[in-house]
Amino acid sequence: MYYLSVKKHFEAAHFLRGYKGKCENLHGHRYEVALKVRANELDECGMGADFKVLKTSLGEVLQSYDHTCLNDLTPFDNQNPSAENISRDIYDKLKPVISRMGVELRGVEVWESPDSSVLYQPD
Ligand SMILES: Nc1nc2c(c(=O)[nH]1)N=C([C@H](O)[C@H](O)COP(=O)(O)OP(=O)(O)OP(=O)(O)O)CN2
Ligand SMILES: [Zn+2]
Repeated sequence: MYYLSVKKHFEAAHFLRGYKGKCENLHGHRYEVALKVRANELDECGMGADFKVLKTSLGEVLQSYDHTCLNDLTPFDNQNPSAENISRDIYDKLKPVISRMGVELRGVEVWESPDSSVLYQPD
């Protein structure tokens, strides 16, 4: 089994509704996002999946968040743009795209800062 990972980032503002503390105020993050993929076999180039193709797919999803206020976007107009909800939203959008490549999406990790992240990995 081969476990591949690629990382990209986006910049966005958000605020957490109902949060008691500074994060209830509008503020920004440089979000780092990693997608984790499992490949059972290698192609003729010795790759489970091309990093370049994986990064393009991740970038296409992250583009819709970049330089926005996340709270203005669906589904974050209805649920808080926490790292938990962001990682699940990215996972749900990427799942069918990654499946078509013949590999399995195993998880999405979102860092709000260098020391805080959430890994979304459905059972
Ligand atoms: N489980 C989660 N906890 C928190 C989230 C989250 O998405 N999931 N988000 C926040 C806020 O977005 C906040 O901006 C980050 O909080 P925090 O790490 O406390 O803030 P700093 O980066 O400024 O770190 P300091 O250690 O306070 O300097 C909060 N919690
Ligand atoms: Zn925040």
